[in-house]
Amino acid sequence: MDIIKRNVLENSRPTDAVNEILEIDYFKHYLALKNPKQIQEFAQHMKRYLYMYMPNAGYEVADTKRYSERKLEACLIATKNWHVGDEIKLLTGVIATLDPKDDAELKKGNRDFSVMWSSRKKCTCLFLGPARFANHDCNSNCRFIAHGLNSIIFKVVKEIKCGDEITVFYGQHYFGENNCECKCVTCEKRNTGYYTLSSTSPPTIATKESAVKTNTRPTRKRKPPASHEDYIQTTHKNRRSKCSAPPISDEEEEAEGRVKKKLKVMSIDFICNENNKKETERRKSDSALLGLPQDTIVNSNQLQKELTIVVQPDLYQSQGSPSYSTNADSAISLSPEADNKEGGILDDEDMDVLDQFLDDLSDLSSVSSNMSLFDEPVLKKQKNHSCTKPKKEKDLTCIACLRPLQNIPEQVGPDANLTHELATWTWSPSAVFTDWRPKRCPRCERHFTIFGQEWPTRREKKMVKKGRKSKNKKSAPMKTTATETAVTEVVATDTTVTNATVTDAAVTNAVINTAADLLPNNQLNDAPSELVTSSLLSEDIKL
Ligand SMILES: C[S@@+](CC[C@H](N)C(=O)[O-])C[C@H]1O[C@@H](n2cnc3c(N)ncnc32)[C@H](O)[C@@H]1O
Repeated sequence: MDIIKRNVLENSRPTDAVNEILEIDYFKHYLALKNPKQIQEFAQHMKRYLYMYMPNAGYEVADTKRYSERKLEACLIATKNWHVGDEIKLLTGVIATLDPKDDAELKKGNRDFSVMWSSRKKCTCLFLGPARFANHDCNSNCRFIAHGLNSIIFKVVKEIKCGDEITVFYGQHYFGENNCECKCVTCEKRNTGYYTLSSTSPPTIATKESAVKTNTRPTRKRKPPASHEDYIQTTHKNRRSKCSAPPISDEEEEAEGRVKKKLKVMSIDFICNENNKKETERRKSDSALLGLPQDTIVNSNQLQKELTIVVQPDLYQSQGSPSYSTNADSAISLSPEADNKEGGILDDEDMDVLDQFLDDLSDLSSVSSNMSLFDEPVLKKQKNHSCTKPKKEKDLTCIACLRPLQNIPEQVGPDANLTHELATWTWSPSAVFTDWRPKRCPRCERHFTIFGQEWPTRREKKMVKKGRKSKNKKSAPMKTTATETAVTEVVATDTTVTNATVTDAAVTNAVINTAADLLPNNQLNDAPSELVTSSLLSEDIKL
């Protein structure tokens, strides 16, 4: 974390961070047998993940219970206001093609990745990078747009407020016919998708019969529409029992499984020229594609402009963490530019275009909250907090986002025992012995640990060098310990981001190992230890 803090948070130089990280023995060892091209790809991909720590990234990877009752899933949350037409350039994804051998290998490994069928490339692909954590909304606030041959960034199509979930539109039938299983906020508001209500009046005999015939599922009682913010705070219980709807039956469970196993279609607009016709075409193509053999799905006109991918995210569901490796990197076609790179892993040229963007920190002015730890109101709150009797847990609110601090362990991760311990350690080692109460929700604690400022502020802070006074008198040193940092990072990556991609594994393993050293009782024994080699990606991002 120190490397990231120094290079990315403070100096906006992800390239320097990558170069430093690659000097760590762990990565040296991992890359020892890779060729220069592979090393460069690895470095580029690591950089994609480091962008999320940039002061002006404008988003974070967070967790949500919206999309699954059984486990936390990852989501993208805006940490500033975004406006229609903006491009979220530091939120990127990559399509990495897999050759049949790698494909078979992945299936064997049974891993959970965003696996897609690319109609343009006519092969299976992995969707990697932070962009893969974008969830679907039927009235999404963003669209994927192409950036080069394989890269994707986000274009804002609806105003996004700080704290909103960043969403995209996967396709008209991705979650079953007409997205009948979609759990997005829009469906919740509109009573569509998963939230479709059958008649609220008691069913007559006739309607009961017809329900049986048409295999209608039981009425779903709906709770008031909730924003992402509300959602992660309130869905600590099984949502059906919370809504006092009947518990999920075996048949329903099975039916849901069947729907999930159906081929899923995700359309990514590979649009260099956006227009309305495209949207219509895309939706048409989605419906036409359902159920068709994969290689019949391409319309040659569309091919020029759009990549339609069939996604089977359940194809490679993880079962434990089998250790294996693939040589998927060999299947990736590098851009000629990248092929021609010689010498060092990354050079300054790589960053020229990006630097221009990154140096423009005016973006920060649009961060909606300027609250910092050292701002008066927060200090006041903290004072009050420490000298008054702890309130009842239900009365406590997060000092950063003011959301209620309830059911904290359940907000952190799916494994109650592990995450409770992690949560405890993340917040305070003395918590076990005192009447200690958390000050922040896990998200804000994580943010504070990493950025040293209250969520969502990421003002740039320069390190105070020995013998030199800081120009910014207000800035103060980070107040977190190495243990806190490491543990928080593990919570963020391993537990929260449940479907971590292969490179996540490689990049975060270093952090996990550090954390394991620092944690008592080997709490992280279950952390994945293998490095998966299929993560290397094809294209440099030119921002
Ligand atoms: C590309 S991933 C998005 C990131 C994902 N939440 C994760 O943690 O990896 C797509 C998966 O997210 C979930 N998802 C996204 N949007 C959804 C929606 N509107 N309704 C239900 N599930 C959704 C589904 O499990 C889907 O297969």
